[in-house]
Amino acid sequence: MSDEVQQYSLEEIKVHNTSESAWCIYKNGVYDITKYIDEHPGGGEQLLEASGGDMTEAFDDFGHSDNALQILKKLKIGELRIEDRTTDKKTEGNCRCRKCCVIM
Ligand code: HEM
Repeated sequence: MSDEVQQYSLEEIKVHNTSESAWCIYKNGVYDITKYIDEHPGGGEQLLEASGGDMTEAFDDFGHSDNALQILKKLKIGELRIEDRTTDKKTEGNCRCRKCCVIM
């Protein structure tokens, strides 16, 4: 069995932008937030708007609590594939990206 983290492309993530299936990217991690839409204290609309894309800024700009981050972490399904990552966003913990993690 492989313990490699599932990698998703931006194209794959983009189509998951409805209440039937809502995925989002947070710091290069990919999250299936479908089940959380109805539970979000800030409303489902906010989540739906951010789904299908990167919601790192929207999430951080609000200044969510550690609890919110814990909820998010539990919804993780994989990571954005390395080719689609941008330089300024590191995944939490173990980023293996060659763009943002300069190998000295
Ligand atoms: C899946 C991702 C998200 C999770 C797990 C999440 C979780 C939470 C939680 C637990 C709270 C309660 C306060 C706190 O603990 O910080 C909250 C409040 C809030 N969130 Fe999120 N959030 C997410 C994404 C977003 C996004 C993308 C936005 C949009 C811009 C947003 C906007 C807000 C707002 C405005 C509140 C305040 C609601 C109020 O107190 O009236 N959230 N969120």
